[in-house]
Amino acid sequence: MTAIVVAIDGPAGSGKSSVSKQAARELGYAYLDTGAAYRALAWMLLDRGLDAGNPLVVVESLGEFDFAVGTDPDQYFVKVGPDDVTVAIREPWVTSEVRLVARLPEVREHLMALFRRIVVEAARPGIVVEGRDITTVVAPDATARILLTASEEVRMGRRSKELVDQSAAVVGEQLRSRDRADSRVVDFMNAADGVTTVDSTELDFGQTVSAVVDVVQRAVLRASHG
Ligand SMILES: Nc1ncnc2c1ncn2[C@@H]1O[C@H](COP(=O)(O)OP(=O)(O)OP(=O)(O)O)[C@@H](O)[C@H]1O
Ligand SMILES: Nc1ccn([C@@H]2O[C@H](COP(=O)(O)O)[C@@H](O)[C@H]2O)c(=O)n1
Repeated sequence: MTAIVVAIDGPAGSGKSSVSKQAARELGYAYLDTGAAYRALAWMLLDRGLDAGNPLVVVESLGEFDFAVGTDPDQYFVKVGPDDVTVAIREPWVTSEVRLVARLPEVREHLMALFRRIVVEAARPGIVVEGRDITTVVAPDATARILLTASEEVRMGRRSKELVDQSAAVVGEQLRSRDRADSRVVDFMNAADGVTTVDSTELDFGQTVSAVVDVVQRAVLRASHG
């Protein structure tokens, strides 16, 4: 049973995966990327030529969704059945469809149960879980709860640097439109009660990781003092 749970939410491009993974390494914790499960489900539907926009088809496919994710921050992988989809799920054709599966309550319930099982089974003293609804729905009782954010302009700039073959305008519109769609399902723009905001607009990567680790260490200390 994993004792310490660190919940991190935030908008697209706020640094959730990269910062959470590095913070997990520094803390000696496991790392769970929940967005990978939504992406992998969208990938499976598209790969099979199924209509991700049809809720009945999506819900029916959950029974066959054989998902596996690496929780060691140094051995990250994502698999659907025998297929390693670690890279494929980041492709733009998956990113643009994932909202279709993420909006369905049946999908969210199914994946939430899966995430909670992974958290319980992680073989480390703690686990950093990142996504959109971790601080509020998946792990509202987490030891540390963080909203990781940065201005839209800065997030777009960082994403643009990764996607050099796409124009900044296209990258920016994709990021905004994904946040708009996702915000209709869960609120990851505002910190819920008891959630600490880490705003990385003015911080470099290392400073952001340190800020997150600091919040976690303080929360762990508070929890150990009862
Ligand atoms: N504080 C920072 N300073 C500079 N670059 C950063 C910082 N935080 C994150 N980055 C960079 O920003 C980019 C986006 O980060 P990342 O992919 O981790 O975001 P994300 O929130 O997981 O995005 P998405 O939700 O779209 O998957 C990456 O290139 C990452 O290295
Ligand atoms: N807790 C979560 C995590 C993700 N989503 C949906 O998945 C998409 C991909 O997530 P990334 O973190 O990899 O960008 C995201 O746009 C959401 O649609 C979610 O709903 N809840």
